[in-house]
Amino acid sequence: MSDELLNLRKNIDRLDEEILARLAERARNARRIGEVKQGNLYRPEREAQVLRRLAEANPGPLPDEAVQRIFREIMSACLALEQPQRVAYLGPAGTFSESASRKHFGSAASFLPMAAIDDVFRAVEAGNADYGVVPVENSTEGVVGGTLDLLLANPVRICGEVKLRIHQHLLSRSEGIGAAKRLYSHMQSLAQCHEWLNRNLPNLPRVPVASNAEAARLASEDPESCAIAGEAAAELYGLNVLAANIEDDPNNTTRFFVIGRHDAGPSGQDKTSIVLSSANRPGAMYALLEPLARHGVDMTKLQSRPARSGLWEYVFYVDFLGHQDDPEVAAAIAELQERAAFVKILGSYPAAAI
Ligand SMILES: O=C(O)C(=O)C[C@]1(C(=O)O)C=C[C@@H](O)C=C1
Repeated sequence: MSDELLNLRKNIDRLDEEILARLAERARNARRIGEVKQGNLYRPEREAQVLRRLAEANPGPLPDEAVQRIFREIMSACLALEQPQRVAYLGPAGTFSESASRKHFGSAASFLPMAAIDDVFRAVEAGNADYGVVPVENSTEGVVGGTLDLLLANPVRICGEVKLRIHQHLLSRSEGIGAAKRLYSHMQSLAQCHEWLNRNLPNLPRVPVASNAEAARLASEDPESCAIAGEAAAELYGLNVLAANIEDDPNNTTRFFVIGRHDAGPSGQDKTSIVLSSANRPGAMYALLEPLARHGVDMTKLQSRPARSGLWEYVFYVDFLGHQDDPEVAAAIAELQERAAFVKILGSYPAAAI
């Protein structure tokens, strides 16, 4: 081994020891915070502030996202010393919902796969899980209507958002695609890889199944099958990646909400989600949203859904920047409450930090 290599490795050993000693000190502080803190131990607003501050202070050469992921894990381990969090998500294990849950809570939380989105809501409401992670929209497929309906009907609060880049891979137990007789995947993933499949595997029968993780499980049991799924499912079922990132849109992203039983405090870069209904007459929608514009509140999303109350009646899901405790947001919401037939504040939460 060259002298230079030896010296560099010696430096790294010394630095690792310094990092370890600092980590221990950080963990002792976090544990003490857990003892003196009143109420909820998990503080999404504080975690978002820590991650944003570190990205700003990052001197390189590590990219901001790498630094943030490392510190996400550090906070996850520190919080687990205070109290491990139980996080329910739309299962089975290996789905993108699980990846989103791990991205947000780090790997020291315990993760509980649920069979359906309403089971995630029920687990949180009943206290069988501290938090839940549910998909709300995909950049190519649009909104997840079931999640929006459950947010309206359920008392849980939105306390975070996660954005996950969705990368789809062609997976198999075999080393090559030659012997494959069928391809399993969730319908949405087949749609997201439609052009790639038409170009590369036009004659392979496509079989839709309940989830990508289920597709990977089936492919793991049969060398004549392959699957389209994400990296988590590939690892879980020990499959070979025959082709990586085969989604047609390279920016394919899914947005998830974190739901809980408590509100998140202001972090300085927040969003608020509300749902409201208006009278069915001309200009009613404009009248409802006008207070947002007047108070300088930036609307980021407007989505209508059929109200379950009557034919051709709608409720509107509105997202805007700011926290409900910010004065201009509070003033706009107060006016909306006077004008609308119905308003429910679904929650204020830190905008996704990673
Ligand atoms: O600041 C706190 O309240 C902490 O508990 C510490 C800490 C952290 O490790 O930085 C851990 C968990 C919380 O969710 C937020 C931050």
